[in-house]
Amino acid sequence: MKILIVGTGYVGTTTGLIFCEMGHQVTGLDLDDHKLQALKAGKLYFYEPGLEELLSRHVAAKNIYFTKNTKKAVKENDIIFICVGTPMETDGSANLTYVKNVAESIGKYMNKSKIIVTKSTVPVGTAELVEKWVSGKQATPIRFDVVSNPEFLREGSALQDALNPDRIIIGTKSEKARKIMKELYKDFHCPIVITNPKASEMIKYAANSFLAMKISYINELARLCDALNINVNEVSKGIGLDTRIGPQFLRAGMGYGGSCFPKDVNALIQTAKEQGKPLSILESVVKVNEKQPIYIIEKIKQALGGNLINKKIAVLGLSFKANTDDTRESPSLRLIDRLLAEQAQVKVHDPVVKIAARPSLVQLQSVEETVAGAEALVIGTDWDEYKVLEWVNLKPLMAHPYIFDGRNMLDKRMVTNIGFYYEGIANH
Ligand SMILES: NC(=O)c1ccc[n+]([C@@H]2O[C@H](COP(=O)([O-])OP(=O)(O)OC[C@H]3O[C@@H](n4cnc5c(N)ncnc54)[C@H](O)[C@@H]3O)[C@@H](O)[C@H]2O)c1
Ligand SMILES: O=c1ccn([C@@H]2O[C@H](COP(=O)(O)OP(=O)(O)O[C@H]3O[C@H](CO)[C@@H](O)[C@H](O)[C@H]3O)[C@@H](O)[C@H]2O)c(=O)[nH]1
Repeated sequence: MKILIVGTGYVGTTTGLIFCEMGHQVTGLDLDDHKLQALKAGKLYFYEPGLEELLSRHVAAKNIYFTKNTKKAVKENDIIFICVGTPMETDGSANLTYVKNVAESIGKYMNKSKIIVTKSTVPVGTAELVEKWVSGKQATPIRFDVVSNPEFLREGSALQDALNPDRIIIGTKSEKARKIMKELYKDFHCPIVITNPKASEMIKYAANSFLAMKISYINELARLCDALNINVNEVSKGIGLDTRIGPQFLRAGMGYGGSCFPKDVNALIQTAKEQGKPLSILESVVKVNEKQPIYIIEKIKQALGGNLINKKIAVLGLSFKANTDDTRESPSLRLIDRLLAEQAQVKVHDPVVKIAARPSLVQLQSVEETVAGAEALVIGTDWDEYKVLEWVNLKPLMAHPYIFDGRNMLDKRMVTNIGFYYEGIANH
């Protein structure tokens, strides 16, 4: 099948390459010249393990080509996947401008029947809007079918997630589209849930919100565990072994970040408000999450005598989680903003992310330079390489051997044996 992917970001690029692997011919459409230039050369412009190898292979084999020619791309392809961003508005709702632009272009340039699939995360009712936007731009009516097919991949493991999904959700009212979508996904060994577009759209938000809820639950519980001198990791393990609860997304830390959970939880809250059915549980999930990076700041302040004025703090990790260069809604960046607001002098390190220097903020190449002279060190992102640092060599470089582990990732016994003062999130 000839597939068009509109929006070659994290989701679009991964999805396109997965379809190449399944033997389809793929076109990647984007409007960003810088991204297109890299992709055409078989180079990934973002950090995602394993993906570049696939990209260079399929570009070389001409299984995928990239373009910014919307008209030609729409005309030439039968199935169109919308993978553009749906960022958060100031009121928390999802901004559908990019989806609308794409839908209108499809309507304008459509020359024959198409299947239009929304992979972007969009609020309940968007499939109906897409239908309206497409038909509103058609010069003469041409049949098309709309499908909601949300994506569940995670950054950092996008390839593995997209190749081995837990399930595939297909929401459509069209029998023809249903058949084509099932054919498209025939080589995937997972349950395929066929439903209507609204339920499909809700499944995506409900899944992300549920996972965010698990994280806020364990983070708030961690604060109580701290007060009671209990190791929250043991609690996570103990409850996670109950198959009704499950072990995943129970790692206490600095709160959830990224381009999805914060915006998607807020968008669902907004949908619920519009319906007059507020989701008070999710409103609490957001509140707990907002406080979590500040929680560790309070610990640092306490250890350093009550304030952070001119205190030298080293922060290891900038991305919202390990194995990605994405810093959208990164808890580590929120922590850094707060440290700067409290007038600390901050030095930072990250294996892949580069940020611009600001007054009192400098990024260093090595961990050694970053921690030199620091009065406290904070683990902001759970990069594996921080786990295996030679802590014994880092300690003499620091002014105070204080570690604040925002990700509960270090072996507490090991670092305290070396002589560090260690505090995690209820990591007793
Ligand atoms: N990032 C993830 O892990 C993830 C996972 C599942 C779902 N999602 C959802 O998927 C969607 C895309 O997310 P992303 O992280 O890949 O976004 P992204 O910002 O990385 O990529 C979106 C791309 O769309 C392009 N674009 C915008 N308007 C366009 C147009 N009119 N024509 C062609 N290209 C256009 C942009 O230039 C950009 O390259 C969002 O709705 C997101 O919530 C993201
Ligand atoms: O036990 C945990 C698990 C995760 N996190 C944090 O939660 C955030 C999100 O992590 P993760 O879900 O691994 O990353 P994303 O790439 O944002 O993926 C989520 O968002 C995507 C976009 O919608 C979905 O497709 C995925 O299924 C969903 O997991 C990160 O800040 C993590 O550090 C924790 O604090 N504790």
